[in-house]
Amino acid sequence: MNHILYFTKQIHFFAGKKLYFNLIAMMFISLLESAGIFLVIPLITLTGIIKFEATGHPLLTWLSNLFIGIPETISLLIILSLYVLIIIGQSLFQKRQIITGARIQQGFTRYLKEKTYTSFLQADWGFFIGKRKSDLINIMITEIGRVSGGVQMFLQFMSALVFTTIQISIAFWLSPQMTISVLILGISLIFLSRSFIQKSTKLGTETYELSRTLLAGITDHFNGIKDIKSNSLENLHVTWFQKVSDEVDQNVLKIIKLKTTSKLLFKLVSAFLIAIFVFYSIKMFQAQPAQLMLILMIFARLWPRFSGIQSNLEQLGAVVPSFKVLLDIQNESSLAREFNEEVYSKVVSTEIKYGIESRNVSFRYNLNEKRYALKDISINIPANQMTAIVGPSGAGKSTLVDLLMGLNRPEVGEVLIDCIPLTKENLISLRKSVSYVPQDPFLFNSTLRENLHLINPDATDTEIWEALEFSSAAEFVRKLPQGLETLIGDRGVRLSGGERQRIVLARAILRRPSILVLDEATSALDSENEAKIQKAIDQLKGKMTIIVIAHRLSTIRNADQVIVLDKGEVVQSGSYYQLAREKQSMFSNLLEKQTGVPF
Ligand SMILES: Nc1ncnc2c1ncn2[C@@H]1O[C@H](COP(=O)(O)OP(=O)(O)OP(=O)(O)O)[C@@H](O)[C@H]1O
Repeated sequence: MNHILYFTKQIHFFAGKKLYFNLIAMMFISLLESAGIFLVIPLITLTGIIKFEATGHPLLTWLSNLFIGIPETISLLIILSLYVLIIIGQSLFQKRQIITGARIQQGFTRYLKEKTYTSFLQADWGFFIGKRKSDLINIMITEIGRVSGGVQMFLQFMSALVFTTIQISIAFWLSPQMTISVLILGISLIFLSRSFIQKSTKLGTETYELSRTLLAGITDHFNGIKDIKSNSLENLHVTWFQKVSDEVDQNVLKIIKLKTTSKLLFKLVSAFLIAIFVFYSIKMFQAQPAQLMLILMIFARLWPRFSGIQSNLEQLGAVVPSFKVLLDIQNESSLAREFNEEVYSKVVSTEIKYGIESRNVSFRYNLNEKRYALKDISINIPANQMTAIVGPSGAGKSTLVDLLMGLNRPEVGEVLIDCIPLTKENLISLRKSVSYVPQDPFLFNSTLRENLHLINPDATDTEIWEALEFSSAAEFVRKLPQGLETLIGDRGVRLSGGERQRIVLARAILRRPSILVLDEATSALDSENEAKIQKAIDQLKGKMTIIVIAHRLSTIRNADQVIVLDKGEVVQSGSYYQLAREKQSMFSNLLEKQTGVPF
C-alpha cells in the first residue's frame, strides 16, 4: 500500500489541479448516470402500475407527483427528452474526461520514465556492476507502464469510493434498513474475497519475473547471435524460448481464471443473496410493489459498485509487485547518485599538474565475500607521463583503472588528484578530463561523424581528420563510399574490430583530454597499425597523462613507469628495462611467455 501511496503522491506532484478536476469530472459523470435512473420513478408513476407515495418517502413522492396535471403524452416526452439530454451531456463530458485522463496518464508515464532514466544515468558505476542491463530495460519499458496504469486505477478506485459513499448516503436516505443490509452483504463479500487479492499479487510477481526472464534471455541471445549461429545453437535457444513462452501463457491463463472465478463467485453469491433478500422483503415484511421497486433500484445501483471495488482491488494487487520494483530501483539509483544535471553542466575539466595517487587502496566487488580485487595499492601516476599497468588476467588492472577514474570507490584508502582526495565534488571535473578507450569499444548506431561529434560537438572537420590521422584511421575512412557519413551499424558492427578501435581512439583524442586511458585499446590491431599508433601515442607523452593497460608488453617499452599487478597487489614497479632485468619476477615471467626467451 505504501508503494501505491508513494506513486499517487508523485502523480499529484506531477499533474496538480488537473488531476482533481479529472477526478471530480469522473464523479460528476457517475452522478449524471444516477440522475438518469431517478427518472424511472415519474416514468413508472405515469404507467399507474406503482404508486410511490405508498412508500411515504418525500423524495419519491415529489418525483412521482412531478407531472401531475400535465397531459400524459407531454409528461412522457419531457421525461424521455430529459433522459436523452442527460445521456448526451454525460457522453460528451465523459469523452473530454477520458482524453484529459489519458493526457495525465501519458504525461505521468513519461515523467516516471524520464525520472527513472535520469536517475539510472546519474548513478555511479557500482550501481551497474552485477545488474542485468535487460532488467533495467524491462523496468523502463514494461514495469513503468504497469505502475502508471496502476496509479490511474488507484485514482479511479478512490473516486469510485467517494461516489459510492454519496450513493450510499442517498440510498440510506431512501431506506436505511435496506441500505445497511446491502452494505453488510457487500462488505462481507469484499472481505471474503481477500484471498483473490492475495493470489492476484502472487500472480503479479510471477508476471514480473517472467517478463524480465524473457527480456534478459532474448537480449542475451541477440547479443551472442554470432556464437549461436557459428556453434549451431539455434534449436537450443528456440527450445528455451518455447519453454518461457509456455510459462507466460500459463501465467496469463491463471490470471484470467482467477478473474473469472472471482467474478463468477461474486455473481452467484450476489444472485443468491438478492433472491433471499427479495423473498424476505415480500414474504416476511409484505413489501409493496413501490418498496420492491426501491429495493431493486438500490441493489441495481449499489451492487455493481461493490463488485467494481472488488475487481479494482484485485487488479491493484496484480500491479503491486511492479510498484515495489520501481520504488526499490529508484531508491537504489538515487542512493548511488553521482551528480545532478545542474552541477554537471557547470563543472569544467581539470588540468592535472602533479599526478594521480592511490594511497593504501583496497577494494572488493562484493562486501559479503572475503576476496579483494585490490589489496593495499599505493601507486603514483605522474602527470604528463605514460604509466603502463600489466599483469596476468584477473590481476586487477581494469579494477585499478576504474578506481583511478573514480568509477569504483575504495573500501579502504583513498585516491588523490593533485594531492586532493577524490570526492563527489571533484569527481565530475576528473571525469571530464579523461578519455577512456576500452578493449571492446562502443560505437552508436549512427554515422561516423555523429560518433566522433559525440565527445566534442564543436570539433571542426580539420580537427576530426587530424584525430583520424593520429589513430591511423584516416586512410580507411577516406576509402569508405560515404566517408564520415557512413552508417556503422549496431555497436559499429559494420567495421572490423581494429577499425572500431581506431575510430574510438580518434574520438578519445578529439576531446583533447588531460588523461588518456587505454585499456587494451590496440589489442585488435595488426602489427603495422599498432606500430603507427604506438608512435602517435609516444608523441603525446609530455602533453597528457597516459595510462595504458597492455597484455602485449612490446607496446609499453617506452612507458615512463610500469606497474605490475598480481592477485590484486602491486608486485613490481619501475621502468620497462629496469623490470626486465629483475630475474625470476612476475614481469620477466610475462616477458618470457610472450617472447619465448628466458629472462
Ligand atoms: N563486476 C565484477 N563483479 C565481481 N567481480 C569482478 C567484477 N569485475 C572483475 N571482478 C573480479 O575482480 C578481479 C580483477 O578483475 P579485473 O577485470 O580488474 O582484472 P584484469 O587484470 O583487468 O583482467 P583481464 O586482463 O583479464 O582484463 C577478478 O578476479 C575478477 O573476477
